[in-house]
Amino acid sequence: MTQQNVVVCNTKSSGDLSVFPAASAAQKPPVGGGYISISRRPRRVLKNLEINGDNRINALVESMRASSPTHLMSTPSLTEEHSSWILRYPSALDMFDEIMKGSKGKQIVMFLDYDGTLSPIVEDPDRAFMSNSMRKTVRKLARYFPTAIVTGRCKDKVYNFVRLAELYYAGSHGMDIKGPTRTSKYNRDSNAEGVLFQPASEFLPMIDEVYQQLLDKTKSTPGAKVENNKFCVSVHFRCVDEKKWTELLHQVQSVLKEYPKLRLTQGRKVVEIRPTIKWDKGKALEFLLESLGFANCNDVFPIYIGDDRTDEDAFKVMEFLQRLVEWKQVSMRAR
Ligand SMILES: O=P(O)(O)OC[C@H]1O[C@H](O[C@H]2O[C@H](CO)[C@@H](O)[C@H](O)[C@H]2O)[C@H](O)[C@@H](O)[C@@H]1O
Repeated sequence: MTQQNVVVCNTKSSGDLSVFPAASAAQKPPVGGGYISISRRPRRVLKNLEINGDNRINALVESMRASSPTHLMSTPSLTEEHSSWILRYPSALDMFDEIMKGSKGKQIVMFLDYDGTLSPIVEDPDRAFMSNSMRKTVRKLARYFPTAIVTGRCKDKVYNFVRLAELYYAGSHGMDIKGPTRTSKYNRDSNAEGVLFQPASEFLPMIDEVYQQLLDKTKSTPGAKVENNKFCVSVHFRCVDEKKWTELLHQVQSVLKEYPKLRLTQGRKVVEIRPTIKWDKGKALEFLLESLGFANCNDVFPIYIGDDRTDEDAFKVMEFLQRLVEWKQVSMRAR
């Protein structure tokens, strides 16, 4: 995977403890199992991303700055915060043996985020290519375990990057799910090829409309990029001068205020506009496990690897981190 800190998350509590520990267990876990979250740094919680008023915009700018700082290690207070976070939330790589033991006798199912996990973060979202060696690794993984890519990207776009027909793809934050087009030992007997799920299809015309408006509205901001991800739209801040971030958010706000059925979420130097339906990467993960025949099953061990704020939606449906923290405590006591 690309360069990150690695954290294993735990079922029943919440996901990426870099943001919120057990407190955010809004959803019930589908199954027991292990989930690996990859997180680069501690992030500040921004509870409500509804974009009304200047306070919200300021909070969003601040949160976005913290979520993808350019020179993290040169900021003393962040370094301190980061170290204390690393101490509290252990690395999955250090706990590899425990994870292997935990997965014994269970079917591992792999869920992989794309940007920042399989591909490096780059300035141009259209050029976030995955390396051949990463492709080889994912291909190998899929030979052993059912494997899904779960991404905010449009499904077809991520497929063009990954180009592995044996995988499941959940694009648009899980709102566009498709099973493998090539059979493997894991989907030979199931109706996996039939898996196709688009819970937000009624929003397609609205998303297209908003995409066009955002293109128009943001064209005066140098470096701003609007990306149509089919069931959601991303507005990229990465190449915009930080001094212009507030202005750009005001532009987004001015479009979004006409669309109460859409909401705003935040990623790494990006805001994403998506339908208000109760569907996210976590729901996609549950849906895929169910499609694979693992609903309410104890002998499945799902692993989720992701690096971004929206991956926390998937981490929320798991309880593995707690176990990892316990393992860490035991191993520290033993020293
Ligand atoms: O769920 P993900 O697969 O992590 O997708 C989230 C967003 O990823 C992409 O943006 C991010 O990566 C870009 C390329 O490295 C980078 O330029 C950008 O700053 C990052 O936020 C994608 O372009 C977005 O549409 C996704 O929403």
